Amino acid sequence: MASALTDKLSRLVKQMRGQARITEANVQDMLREVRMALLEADVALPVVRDFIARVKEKALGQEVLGSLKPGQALVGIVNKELAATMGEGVADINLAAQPPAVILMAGLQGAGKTTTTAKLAKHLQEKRKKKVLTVSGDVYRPAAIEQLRTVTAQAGAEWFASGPEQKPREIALAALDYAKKHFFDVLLVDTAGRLAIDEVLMQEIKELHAVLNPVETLFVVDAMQGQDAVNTARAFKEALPLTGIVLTKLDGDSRGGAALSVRQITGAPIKFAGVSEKLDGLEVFDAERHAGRILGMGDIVALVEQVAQGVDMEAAQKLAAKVKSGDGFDLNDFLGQLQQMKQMGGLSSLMDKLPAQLAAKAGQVDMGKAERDIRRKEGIICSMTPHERRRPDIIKATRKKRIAAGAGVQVQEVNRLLNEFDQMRTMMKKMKSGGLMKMMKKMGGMKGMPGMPGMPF
Ligand SMILES: Nc1nc2c(ncn2[C@@H]2O[C@H](COP(=O)(O)OP(=O)(O)OP(=O)(O)O)[C@@H](O)[C@H]2O)c(=O)[nH]1
Repeated sequence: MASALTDKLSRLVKQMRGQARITEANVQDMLREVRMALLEADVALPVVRDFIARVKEKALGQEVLGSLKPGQALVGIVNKELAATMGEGVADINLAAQPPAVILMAGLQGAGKTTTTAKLAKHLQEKRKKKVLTVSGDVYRPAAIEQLRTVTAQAGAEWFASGPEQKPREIALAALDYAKKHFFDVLLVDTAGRLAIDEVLMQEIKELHAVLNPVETLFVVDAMQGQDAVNTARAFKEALPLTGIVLTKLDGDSRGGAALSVRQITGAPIKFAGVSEKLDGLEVFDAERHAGRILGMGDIVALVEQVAQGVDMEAAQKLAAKVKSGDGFDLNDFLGQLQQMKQMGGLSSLMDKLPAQLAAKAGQVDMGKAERDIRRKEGIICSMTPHERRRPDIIKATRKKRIAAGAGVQVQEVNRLLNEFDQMRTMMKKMKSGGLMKMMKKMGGMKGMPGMPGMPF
């Protein structure tokens, strides 16, 4: 689905080539695709309408400067507006209150409140060095109280006992009193959830809010909830002065459109994202990255530009011609490719701009290690004489030792590089004419974009 959208947008970007500004006529098709993308990402319809209207207003008549085409500029506007709507920058937990700072967790059953409570306890203890107490106000399900006890212990925080025979208000007051007497910095209050919004539940949580006077009232919402997120968010907003949102289960398949809906309906900032069931699976919400996820295409404009600037297409063409004419591919070419990768801003910076789905795949690769590997390879080649670079087959064992010492690596690494180079040269010799450029384009990975140089490993 995401790549289909990317293809469509790339096609439209091409169609809009040569037009100097965004106009009513050329923007229609593009906005239709964006609208579809948002609906497919499960953003609620009224929110989509509103959003599209805002983007249109911002885009119309805008001059398209520099090398950007109107289509690319529009994608940029959409991305920016999405990120702005979901809240720019980061918003950590506010603890500015007379201790204990109370944090009230609200949300439907199964949204991930209990898990998030423990994740927050861990975050506040480890990152902000706070002494944290948790308590469950869920008097309807003893299992929920037990669950909080278990996960709180895993988080290394303290849990305050409560029981199904108590009233939530009683529990809250007792926990508050205990937290004060024992000098806790933070009291995290987990609450009962229901499968759907329920008047009794809303009354109860309102009462808890009044008793506790929390500094943060966090609305926990499942990113997979889709269109329903709007109704849930509206009901909680009407009942409580929400101060923040935690979007859970972002590690799932959903494109996370709920973020946009919930943010727009409640007006509260999205503070955290839950990205796994584990207690360290809590991240500070990154609106820009999430905008890319919703559109399913990463920061394509930036990627297009970065790649276009970094790749010396002329050098790539020369290389292709060389292979084609049978002149051979030597270690200087190999070095050139390594340097081009560096020019493009490094692997990790490219990674940040990939569409979510691709980034997840690429994320399995250790980028830091890959970058160090590139630097080591560069060091080895630079320790060789120009003649050795052209004819690596003449390098004898004694020279290998010297080269390794010059690059500050083990001899095995020199051997590994020479083997890799050998394999690559064999592969290139086999390639039919024009194959290299095709391969480069393929490795660029996205239609409508200039190809990236073939990665030499
Ligand atoms: N993959 C993933 N699973 C999560 C995340 N957060 C919570 N879960 C899972 O979602 C399920 C429900 O989470 P709970 O924390 O029990 O939800 P709750 O809102 O407290 O539910 P009640 O206690 O029943 O009201 C559990 O299986 C969690 O492990 C997340 O960020 N990612």
